[in-house]
Amino acid sequence: MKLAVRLVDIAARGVLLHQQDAKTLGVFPGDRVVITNLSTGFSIADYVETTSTLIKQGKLGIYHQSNEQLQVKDGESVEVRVSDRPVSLDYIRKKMEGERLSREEIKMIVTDIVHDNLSPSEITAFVICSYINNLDIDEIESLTRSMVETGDRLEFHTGPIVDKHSIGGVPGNKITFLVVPIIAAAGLLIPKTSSRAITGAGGSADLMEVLAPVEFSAAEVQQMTQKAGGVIVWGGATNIAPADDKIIIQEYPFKIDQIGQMIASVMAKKFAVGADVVAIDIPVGKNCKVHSIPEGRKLAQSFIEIGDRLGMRVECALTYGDAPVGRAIGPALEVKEALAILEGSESPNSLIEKSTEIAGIALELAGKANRGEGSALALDLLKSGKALKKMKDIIAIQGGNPEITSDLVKLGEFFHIVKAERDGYVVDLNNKSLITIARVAGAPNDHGAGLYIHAKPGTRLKRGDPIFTLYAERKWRLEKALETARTLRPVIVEGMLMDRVPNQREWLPSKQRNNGVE
Ligand SMILES: O=P(O)(O)OC[C@H]1O[C@H](OP(=O)(O)O)[C@H](O)[C@@H]1O
Ligand SMILES: O=c1cc[nH]c(=O)[nH]1
Repeated sequence: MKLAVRLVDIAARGVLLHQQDAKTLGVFPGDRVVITNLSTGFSIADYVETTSTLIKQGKLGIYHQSNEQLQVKDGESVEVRVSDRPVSLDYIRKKMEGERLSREEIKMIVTDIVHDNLSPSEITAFVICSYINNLDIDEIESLTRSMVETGDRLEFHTGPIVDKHSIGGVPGNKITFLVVPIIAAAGLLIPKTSSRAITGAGGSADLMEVLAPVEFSAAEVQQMTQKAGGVIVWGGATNIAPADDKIIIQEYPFKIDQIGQMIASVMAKKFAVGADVVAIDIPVGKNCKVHSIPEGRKLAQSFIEIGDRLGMRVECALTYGDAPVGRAIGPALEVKEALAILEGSESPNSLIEKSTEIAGIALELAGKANRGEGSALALDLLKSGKALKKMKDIIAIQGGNPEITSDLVKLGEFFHIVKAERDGYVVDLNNKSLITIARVAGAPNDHGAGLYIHAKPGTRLKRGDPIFTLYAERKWRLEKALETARTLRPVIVEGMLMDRVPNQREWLPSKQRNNGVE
């Protein structure tokens, strides 16, 4: 069937058919058609949406990303025919039924994800069935290798190449902003690619965007790393393991991070940048992705096993995850806190200690320090100001302003201080609730949104003392986040009296109730 093109300015893939034309072709929403540019002979396959109002009969709406490949003009004629459905849908279905997938089947799914042959809902189906039925270690290896093989790779001619990664899940985990410059200050190369937030209120890529651009090609990442010693870039823009971000986007709304996919996501990024040694941070806590030490050890063994199979030396650290790392949650707040430490601030200690421990493991793996001496070297590189200098080099090479200081980082202009309603101690912080509140306030997309915790567990508070300050870039978001905070009550302050249950019933003195008879 020949149809006239109408370009539709929607930044996605897909085509829009009038319902009558869809009926004539015999396709339903979600089916695929092959569209051929009659001038060039070039064809693409795309999935169909139908309408009875937006497109007239005889026309074909083509979305922006599809036309980036097809290159047709408004009004031009194209040939449209029914296409076969991708065979990878059968493999996704196989996983839904709890079966194991082979290397070839996983490669086909990943290839179709990378080439946009699967719709977002089909990728979601793959994520969810892997979440429910799990991936075994061979499937994880296949997924990791397929993610690497379908993208670009870096090849350094010096070594060792060092990398670190956190599995995330704990709010305020801005350690990348200390670990990367510390490693680079030790004279090592660390081409760090990060994802955006998955379950949290700010991934490292979101945070780095406060300081500098994060979208680069693989070749640029390699050149910048060679010059500055390190980078902190968004993996989703590099074509390094390009399937990764397409999968992560489908996880974000559900706040899930399927374990097998997570291992593949992390290890594919490490393998593709040519890492020789890798330190992995596994936060453990009741509201984290990993809830117990035994569970953390099991996950660590899987990371180590995949590292062995791919030729990378991996060590994992199980880290305290019951409370946020440091006090700041949300991109600008976290960057401000990390920069202050690079500039010489001695608090918050949780952030300094965690960062130097993880950097220490990497320095030991890379042979820069003896076993057990890495964290002291890392602390030295931090205190000497060498890590700050490296961070400035990294900001500059990525096109940011290296003169930025922690004082100059701009926070959301609307803020509200949440205060203690009673005297007592902070006995608990709920990580998940803190993340939800920061997201409602606008994080991670509004960089200035988030929250700053004044009182961490164990702090004694008097009525009226600040517990946390909530920041937003838009007033309505601040109000919505406050409402959420009132419902979720993310910080529990208790004294000896844990609660008082009021008697709501109407009260009369006993004399009146009994008609004057006592
Ligand atoms: O907490 P959530 O959002 O689930 O985890 C996502 C974050 O964790 C990792 O951190 P890094 O790259 O090691 O700094 C990811 O790359 C991402 O930035
Ligand atoms: O990079 C990351 C980090 C955590 N989980 C993932 O899936 N990828």
